Parts: sequence; structure tokens; C-alpha cells
Amino acid sequence: MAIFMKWHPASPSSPIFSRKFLVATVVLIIFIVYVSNLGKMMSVTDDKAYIQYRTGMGKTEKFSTTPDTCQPKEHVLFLKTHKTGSSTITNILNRYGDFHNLTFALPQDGFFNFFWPLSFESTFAADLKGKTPNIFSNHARWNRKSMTELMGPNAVFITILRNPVSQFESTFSYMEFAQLLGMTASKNPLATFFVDPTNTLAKLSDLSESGSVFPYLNLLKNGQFFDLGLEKEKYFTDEKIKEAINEINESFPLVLLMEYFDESLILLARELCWDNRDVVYFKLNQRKSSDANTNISNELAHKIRQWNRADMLLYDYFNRTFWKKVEKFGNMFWINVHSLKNYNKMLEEECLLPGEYFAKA
Ligand SMILES: Nc1ncnc2c1ncn2[C@@H]1O[C@H](COP(=O)(O)OS(=O)(=O)O)[C@@H](OP(=O)(O)O)[C@H]1O
Repeated sequence: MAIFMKWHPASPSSPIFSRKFLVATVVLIIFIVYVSNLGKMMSVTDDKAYIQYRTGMGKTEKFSTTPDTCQPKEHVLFLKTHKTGSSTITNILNRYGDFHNLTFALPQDGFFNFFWPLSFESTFAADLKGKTPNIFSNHARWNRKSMTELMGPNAVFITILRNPVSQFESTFSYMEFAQLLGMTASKNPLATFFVDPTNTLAKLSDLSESGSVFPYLNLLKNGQFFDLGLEKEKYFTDEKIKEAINEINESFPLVLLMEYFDESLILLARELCWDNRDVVYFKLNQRKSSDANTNISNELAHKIRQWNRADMLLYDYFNRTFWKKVEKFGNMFWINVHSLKNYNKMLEEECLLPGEYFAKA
């Protein structure tokens, strides 16, 4: 009231008072409307109705910062690496393809991978009657020539990497290497394997040659780079590893990182010119937390890194390029990441019962 009197020294009945009063009222109304909308923008997590409106189930509104001029890319090959969060990405791509009625490249034998661990050949895909596929997202071993042949020259190649220490641990557990190596009596089979990994692997590889051990042995050293096509004889030469990294860098405009999943997805939406809602997800294929070996000492982690040196060089390289892309994105990046997290959280609250969700991993 004091402020009102200060602004309006004229008598309440004067015409100056009524004009100023009117202007002040309008300004006040505009201010209130602005502040209430700002509140909505700032507290996206608190206001479900607002999130629903913003994220719009009917997809009438854009929820991303991709330039309006760019066209959604609909020829995408996702090189699905093992134990890297790749099933969650595959699910996102499958949903997009399904929603837009796109054509999928699927394994010719109706199974879930393209004859992995063989290097991919275009004949591994089911016949598409002359059509070029839009989405390729099952496990396959990288082969630039034949994958480009299948997907066409405009396809975007994407892949995902994970810190080799946790990726190796996850692989070791998922593939049940402890059973295969007869180490189940050990309290920490992973540590036991690293007592003499070269010898153990050599023995298993001999068995494998005779056809009695399964192909997942290929993941027991530099598994991520194996998926990305590096020949085993190059595992020990840094120069050859760097050449292969350069080739991947030239072929893949974006390499996602499992540790920065949401950040990766915002980069993915930007790369493909998709809406951020296209990349919402539920985490798939995770183990029960009790199945994970959290007993990894610094010494063991060091051994895992040394053993998987090619994977380490690969991961370190793409970790650097990842953050350069984030920098280039600009300051809207973190706002996008925040919105995606909120949207995922909202969907989880709406669709999932509380608890742990896991697959046999
Ligand atoms: N969104 C997200 N964020 C972080 N981590 C995630 C995510 N989605 C999957 N995961 C973890 O990825 C592991 C499964 O990887 P894949 O789906 O590539 O496995 S597979 O090769 O297809 O079997 C598995 O790791 P582990 O639980 O350590 O085995 C999952 O928990």
C-alpha cells in the first residue's frame, strides 16, 4: 500500500490516478502470468500435468533443440556392442522404427544376431525384396564395406562403449565364464582369472578351435573392439589400434558412452534430428545388483585395463570426442539432459511398480 501511495500521489478520484491505476494493474497481471509460467518451467518434476502438456502425448509440440530445418534421419545402423547398455538403445531404435513404420534389417536365420562373431556380410540380413533398410540394431561384427552396402550411403552409423573395467566384469558374469573356467569355488573368480589370464585364454582357445567352446570367448579380451572389427593379431600393436580407431572415427559420427546415458541420448537426438521424446527409455537387461561383482580392487582394475588395452585406448579416445561434442552443442545441452531425466522419471512413476527390474544378465 505504501508503494501504491508513493507511485500515486494524486487523489484517488483524479483521471491521472485511474490511468496509472489501469496501467499498473495491467503490468501486475502480465507479471503474475509470467511468474506463474516461469514457475512451471522451473519445476517440471513437480507438476505432472504440465509435463504431460510439455511432452505432449500427441507429439504436436517439439521437445528438443534440433534446428527446425533439419530432417529426421531414418537410416540408422546401431553397431550393438556387448554389455554396454546396447539393448536399451536397440529398444529405442526399434520403437522409433515401429512408430514410423520403417523397414528393419533382421538376421536372415530369424535369430537375434547377424551371425556374430563372423565379420558382417550383407547376405546375413533377411531378404528385403530390394528395399534399403532403415533400422539395423542387432548384434553384428563391424564391417564397414558390407554394412554400407546394405544400409546405403546415407545411413548414420552409431555405436556405444562402456568403461572396459565394468564392461569386462559384466561380460564375465553374463557369459558365466567362472563356470566355463571351473572357477566357481573361488570367492572372486574374476580375480582368479587374472592370476594367469594369457595361459587360461590360450587353453580355452585351443578347445574352441576344436569347436567345443562357445563363441563368446571372443569377448574375453578387448570385447568391445572385437565387436568393432579389430583383428586379434592387432591387439598388441598400438599403431594398428590407432589406425582402427581412426577408421571408426571416420565411420561413426557419434559414439555413445554408457556411463553418460542421458547425455548420449541428447547427442543422439541431435545427430538424428529426432525429438527428445523419441529417446526416452527404461533401462533394460540389467542384473540384480547382488549379482554384480563390486569387489574390484584398484589392483584388479589395473589388470583388467592392461588386459583390455585396445578397449581402453578406444574408450579413452571416444570419451574425449564425446565431451567435445557436448561443448559444441552449447548451453542448451544440460537443459535438454535435465528434461529427458524428468520425462524418464515421470514415465517410470506412471508405468513401473517400485522395485528392481532385471533380466538374466
Ligand atoms: N540406461 C542404462 N544406463 C546404464 N546402464 C545400463 C542402461 N541400460 C542397460 N544398462 C546396463 O547395460 C548392461 C547390459 O548391456 P547390453 O544390453 O549391451 O547387454 S547385451 O550384450 O545385449 O546382453 C547391464 O549392465 P550390468 O548390469 O552391469 O550387467 C545393464 O545394467
